Amino acid sequence: MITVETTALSIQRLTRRYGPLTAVNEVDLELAAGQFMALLGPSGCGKTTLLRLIAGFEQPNHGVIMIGGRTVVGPCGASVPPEQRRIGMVFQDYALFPHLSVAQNVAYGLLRGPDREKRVQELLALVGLTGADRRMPHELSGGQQQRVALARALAPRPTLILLDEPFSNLDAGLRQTVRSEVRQILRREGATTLFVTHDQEEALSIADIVGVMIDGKIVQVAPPRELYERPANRAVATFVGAANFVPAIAQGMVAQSVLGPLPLVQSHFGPVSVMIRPEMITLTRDEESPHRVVERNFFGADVRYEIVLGDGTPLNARLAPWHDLPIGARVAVSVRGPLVAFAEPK
Ligand SMILES: Nc1ncnc2c1ncn2[C@@H]1O[C@H](COP(=O)(O)OP(=O)(O)OP(=O)(O)O)[C@@H](O)[C@H]1O
Repeated sequence: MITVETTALSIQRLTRRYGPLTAVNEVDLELAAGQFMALLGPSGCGKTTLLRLIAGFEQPNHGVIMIGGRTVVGPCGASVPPEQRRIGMVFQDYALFPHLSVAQNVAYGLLRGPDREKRVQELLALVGLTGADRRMPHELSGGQQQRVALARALAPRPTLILLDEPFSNLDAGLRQTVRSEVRQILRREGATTLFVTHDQEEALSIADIVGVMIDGKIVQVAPPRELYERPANRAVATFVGAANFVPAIAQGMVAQSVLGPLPLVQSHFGPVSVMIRPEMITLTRDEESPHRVVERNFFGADVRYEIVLGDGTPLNARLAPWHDLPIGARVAVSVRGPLVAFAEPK
């Protein structure tokens, strides 16, 4: 079988400035048809601005945006209006029309005709709301409203779905269920999705691919596991999960540190910071060890230990709850490698 991968979204050198501030800085981004990409970054890094540029609610200073192979923002500033970009959007606040029923909300973007009712029923079935046609938005729970908003966005079969922090108004328990439901619905519909979030766990758990944005720039695009295990730099490493950095001197594939020789994933020479995720660490009681436990916090599923290494470097470890090391205990530290290292300026 031959599969042809088409590009649903292609962005080149996209830039948006607000006075002296560059909110989106020379961004290049590609999204293949059917992919689900999370755009992850700290508050104020430019995620929403990027989404608004793609949707056409903002105009860039320069750059090119192509959606489904069609140029919607051209190199000379020519711009296709939002309603002609074949985009579906779901925002944080659901934004359903309060005076329209569920079915009317879903039908909103569809042309009148014999297929309209059929498509509405198809979408209601897809989002698990068959029979809710006549209900009004205020009669629905937050999760149900979010599913109606998604059905409405998907109804006209857009080339691209944009989701801006769609789960942030839901409480923690509901949030997990709704996001996995939404993910399944989008997968069944084969929709191409760009999903903005500042929640790294959310991005890692539901996306096919994650783009990390920091200070207006996309700094890394990778599948979740690769992003977590091989972050491109220290900023990504600390934003995507917790990370310890242990100073060491690299000699090829091994770095010498206060923890002894540490195996590396890639050859380095000279001063480096070795990244160690808290769950890669094992601690065992050892009265001769120079490393000691200075704090511990019980979380139920695991326990977080704060260690001070012999040279004063702090280290966080997360261990299964049956480990019971008291504050003050001397511990031997072993680390599951190989590990990523970042060169330190000399
Ligand atoms: N209309 C505007 N005028 C001036 N500055 C703006 C405007 N819109 C956004 N900014 C600034 O651009 C930067 C990026 O904002 P943006 O809303 O895109 O970030 P974000 O990553 O989506 O943040 P959050 O997660 O908090 O929503 C911020 O410093 C913001 O203050």
